[in-house]
Amino acid sequence: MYPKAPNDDRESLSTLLVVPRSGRGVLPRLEATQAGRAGGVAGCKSMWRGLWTLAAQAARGPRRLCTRRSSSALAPGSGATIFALSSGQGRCGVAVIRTSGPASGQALRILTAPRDLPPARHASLRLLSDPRSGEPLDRALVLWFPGPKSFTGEDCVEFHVHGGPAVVSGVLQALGSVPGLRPAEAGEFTRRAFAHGKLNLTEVEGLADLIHAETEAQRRQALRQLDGELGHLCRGWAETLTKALAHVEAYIDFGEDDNLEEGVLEQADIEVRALQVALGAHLRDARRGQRLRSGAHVVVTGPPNAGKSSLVNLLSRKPVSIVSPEPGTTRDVLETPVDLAGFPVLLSDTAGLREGVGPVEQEGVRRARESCNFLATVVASVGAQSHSDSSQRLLLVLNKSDLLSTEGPGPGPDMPPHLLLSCVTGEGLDGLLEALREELAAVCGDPSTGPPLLTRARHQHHLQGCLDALGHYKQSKDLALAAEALRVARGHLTRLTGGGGTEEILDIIFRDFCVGK
Ligand SMILES: Nc1nc2c(ncn2[C@@H]2O[C@H](COP(=O)(O)OP(=O)(O)OP(=O)(O)O)[C@@H](O)[C@H]2O)c(=O)[nH]1
Repeated sequence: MYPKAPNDDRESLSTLLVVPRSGRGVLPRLEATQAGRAGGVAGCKSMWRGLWTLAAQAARGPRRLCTRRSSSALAPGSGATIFALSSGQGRCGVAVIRTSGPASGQALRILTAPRDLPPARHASLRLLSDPRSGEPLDRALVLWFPGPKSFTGEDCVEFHVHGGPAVVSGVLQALGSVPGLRPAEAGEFTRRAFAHGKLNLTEVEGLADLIHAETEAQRRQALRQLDGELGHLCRGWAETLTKALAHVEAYIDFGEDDNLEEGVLEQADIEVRALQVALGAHLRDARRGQRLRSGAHVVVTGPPNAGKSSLVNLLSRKPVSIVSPEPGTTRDVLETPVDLAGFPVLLSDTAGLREGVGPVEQEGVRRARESCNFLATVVASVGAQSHSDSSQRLLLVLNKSDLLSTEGPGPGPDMPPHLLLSCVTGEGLDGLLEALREELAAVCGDPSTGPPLLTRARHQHHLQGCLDALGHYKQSKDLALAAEALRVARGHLTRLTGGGGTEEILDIIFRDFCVGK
């Protein structure tokens, strides 16, 4: 599994092994039939086209409209107007305090009395005072966002105040004294935005990821999801399914009628087949999006004294591990989170892989090997079918290249592909970083290009559910069962973007947010 250590005649090079690891149908059959019969045109082509359009419109649903999804999508006590500090805690130049809800305008008037509401979406300089004592609190910029054209879809106000703790707490207390206002709970602003149709669920997840993004690649991926790429894709697929369902429903209702357009079932089959291919391609992304969210794992392993700890310190730009000329210094797996070329990485230093040592070091070596085995398994799942060496993402690094000229010859021709490095002079570090970047991009995916990645197990679950249902559709001999399979498939896509029946997961998702977002 591991490349051999250099031969004796090339002893001056140390060997390091760097391992990156890494609802029911919208087209109501009964209504369709009734609509046709009521018009007295059952089976005619024009009526069929009308139904088809109806179904497509119904499936498309409202987009970016201030449409309440369901009361349970909102947190308890959601009728209240909420307020919170939306910028970070602590002393800062400017702090942003937000309100959302029907009493927002009233709160703004009370704190800036006796002024009227400022023009919508324009920054205005106002003196804020405590309504109870009339004491001035700050001279602040205020922004008035009447709903539905606001982040939450409700009336909102933003107070851009000076970021001193006394100012912030004074304004928060003043808002708390306004009737109908209460402090917001974690994620409540975003939850209201979701409930009012301002964001779909994948966009909410993208927003949460953006707030938590620590590296460039994570930020890019989150921004794409917040921009709605995945949601858009799912809506397109759901529309395809609605069309296919409309074809099958029409055949069930009017199949005996000579006037029905020919080949409707064949058309549905073609659409389903194309969708199966598209879904399959997305599901084969080897969880790259999820790995980018949670971070890849890079393990540095190799013989004792090779310079593993030196490399870990170099990559993490801090003294994580003890470096010493004595072999066997590192006796356990030491882990540190780092940003490697824009990718979030958990970097592990391991005990040197040597035999015939004491029990403590042996345990360290055992853990190092265990890490590597685990990595190999993860990496093997990235498109590779076997666990052979060639399927593993390994970078062979020969360290101490600065000693080459003085202490020995360079690597021989039988040495596998490798990189030369000197942790002392830094020579070869750029090449290693570039190689790591390529390996990590292969493991985590490149968020700047290609189709949007699936960033959560939930996405994977629903796409797989959709694909399974399409498989049932293909196998169904009975048309009614085939139609039901299409509805199930579409239900998965709907739930992925936050439609029907997702209330149970809302709490989990919104828990990721901080108060004020
Ligand atoms: N000349 C030279 N010495 C190096 C280089 N990298 C590390 N060393 C030295 O090699 C010795 C071992 O370095 P470590 O980083 O502790 O090696 P390790 O692989 O973590 O060692 P173990 O913990 O024993 O497994 C130290 O004296 C380092 O200063 C290098 O690139 N060039």
